[in-house]
Amino acid sequence: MEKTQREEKWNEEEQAEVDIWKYIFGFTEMAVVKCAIDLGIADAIESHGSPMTLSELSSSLGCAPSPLYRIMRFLMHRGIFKGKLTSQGSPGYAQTPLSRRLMKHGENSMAALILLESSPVMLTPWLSLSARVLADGTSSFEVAHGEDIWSYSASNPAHGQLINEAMACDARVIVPAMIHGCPEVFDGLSSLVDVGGGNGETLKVLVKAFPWLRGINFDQPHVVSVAGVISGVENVGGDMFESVPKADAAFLKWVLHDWGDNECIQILKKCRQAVLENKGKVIIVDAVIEEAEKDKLTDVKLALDMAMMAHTNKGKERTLKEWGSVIGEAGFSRYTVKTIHAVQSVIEAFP
Ligand SMILES: C[S@@+](CC[C@H](N)C(=O)[O-])C[C@H]1O[C@@H](n2cnc3c(N)ncnc32)[C@H](O)[C@@H]1O
Repeated sequence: MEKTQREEKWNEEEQAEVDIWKYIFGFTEMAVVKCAIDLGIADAIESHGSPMTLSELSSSLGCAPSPLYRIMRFLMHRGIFKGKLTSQGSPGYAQTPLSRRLMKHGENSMAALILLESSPVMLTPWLSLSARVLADGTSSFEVAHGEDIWSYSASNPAHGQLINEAMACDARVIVPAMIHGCPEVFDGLSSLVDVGGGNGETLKVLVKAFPWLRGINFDQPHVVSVAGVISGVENVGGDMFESVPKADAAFLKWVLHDWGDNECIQILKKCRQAVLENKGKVIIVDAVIEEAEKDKLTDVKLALDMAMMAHTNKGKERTLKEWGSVIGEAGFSRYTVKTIHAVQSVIEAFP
């Protein structure tokens, strides 16, 4: 072996020796971040309004300084919080854009999504992923909980609420990104049905931005029965596999990725029947996996695909070619794709 080849092999070995620990303790990041949300660390620093010392933070949270110090050391090392001197010149903890996303409320909060994904109900199916791969078609979620995620949520309202809150926090981030990045998608629309709209947060943001828009929040009856009242939005319960309320356009955010191709085609056909033949369209907000070029969100999209494998029966993230295929099979004549500042892209499918 040439010297450079030997060196390269040695460097790879050395790197592997370090990298393997990422996987041994891969869960730690999620667990510590969940701990920070449960304790309300970001909320406490935010309401303090300036950097907090360890003793200020521990007395505000009602916990002992020593374990909190270790949690904060970990989170600072990951760049989630940062060190900053207080006005008295003592070492303190300060917020970063990332830690603000751990606040329980606030416009960029992603806490509800972290609390959903780190819940025991969502974590258990991950542990039988290999069985899911070996017996393709056997859902990890069903093996863990005896029914699919939507039936489980119907019979366990607390889990249903975790899902609705998680989806709402994503909506509060991604819908403004859409309004900013491609407002023309809503041009000429006077009514919009949000299919699988959850607790109606998406339409709440949309009707506020476009007050002339009449929103129909369509979801399973047990979901809309607990959705709040939103001015300009009507809650309608039903089954998207049977029929979808009529509107100028239908909106599907993070719905189709929960389903296999045949189910997507059925849902899209129902949406196609619901919208106007000449000026109607179906707006799909879901990830598009790039086949050639990778972007900075490719890792997230591939992780989301794994989550679909763990949590749904046949759901998956799709490449543009795969999207084209289900949209075409559902009878749409053409579609366009818009990239926005988010994990999801915006696909418009025209009858
Ligand atoms: C992943 S959530 C997405 C929620 C929302 N679109 C969002 O992204 O904020 C999927 C939604 O599909 C709804 N859903 C599942 N099966 C449905 C059905 N057969 N008919 C209508 N909605 C359904 C669920 O209740 C859930 O609210």
